[in-house]
Amino acid sequence: MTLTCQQLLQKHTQEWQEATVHPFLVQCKLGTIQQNQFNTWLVQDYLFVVDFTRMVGRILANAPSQHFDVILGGLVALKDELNWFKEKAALQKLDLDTQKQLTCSEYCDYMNSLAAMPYPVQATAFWAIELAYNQGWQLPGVMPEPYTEFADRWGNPGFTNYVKLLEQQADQGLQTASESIQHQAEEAFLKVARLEKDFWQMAFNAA
Ligand SMILES: Cc1ncc(CN)c(N)n1
Repeated sequence: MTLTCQQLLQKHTQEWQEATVHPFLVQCKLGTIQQNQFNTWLVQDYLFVVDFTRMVGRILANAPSQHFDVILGGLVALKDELNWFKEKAALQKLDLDTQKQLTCSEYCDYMNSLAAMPYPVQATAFWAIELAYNQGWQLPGVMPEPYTEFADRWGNPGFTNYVKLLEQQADQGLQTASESIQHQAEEAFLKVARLEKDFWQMAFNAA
């Protein structure tokens, strides 16, 4: 039987809920998140996005050419996102030339390790990583300033549409994948869910 992204979400609702609903996001919505918590997230997420961009570049190298359009669009958006992070950090006088915290390092190491995995596994992880932020920032609803633009960056309808296209590409890859590769894709989904949960907690712990 063929595995799909929707099946993964249905089978692992608890893990996915923990990846996308966290006190960090609830407190952004309430406006009660502490500056130190938010700034920790900002710097560590910039460091994450640097390695995420490298991962997407490697996925492009493995993808069938029919998938280039969506992935190249994602890379263009990441160029903008990296510059946006730098602007936000400069406004808060945050040093981006900082060490990764352990959780951020673990997540980046995992993204690097995906290089050795088959394309359907990479495409599933790519979709899950983007969906986690799309849903995570969207679920609490409209956020107050200064968090509005952060929630909007990953929660906006254009980003939702991009994530749907990533889902279609991952499903296409999974359609012809062996059972063993489908199993690896499921493991990748669960790993992303756990790392997302830990990433929110890492920033939250900075209180
Ligand atoms: C931890 C994390 N996960 C996902 C995303 C969305 N690219 C992000 N910026 N940071």
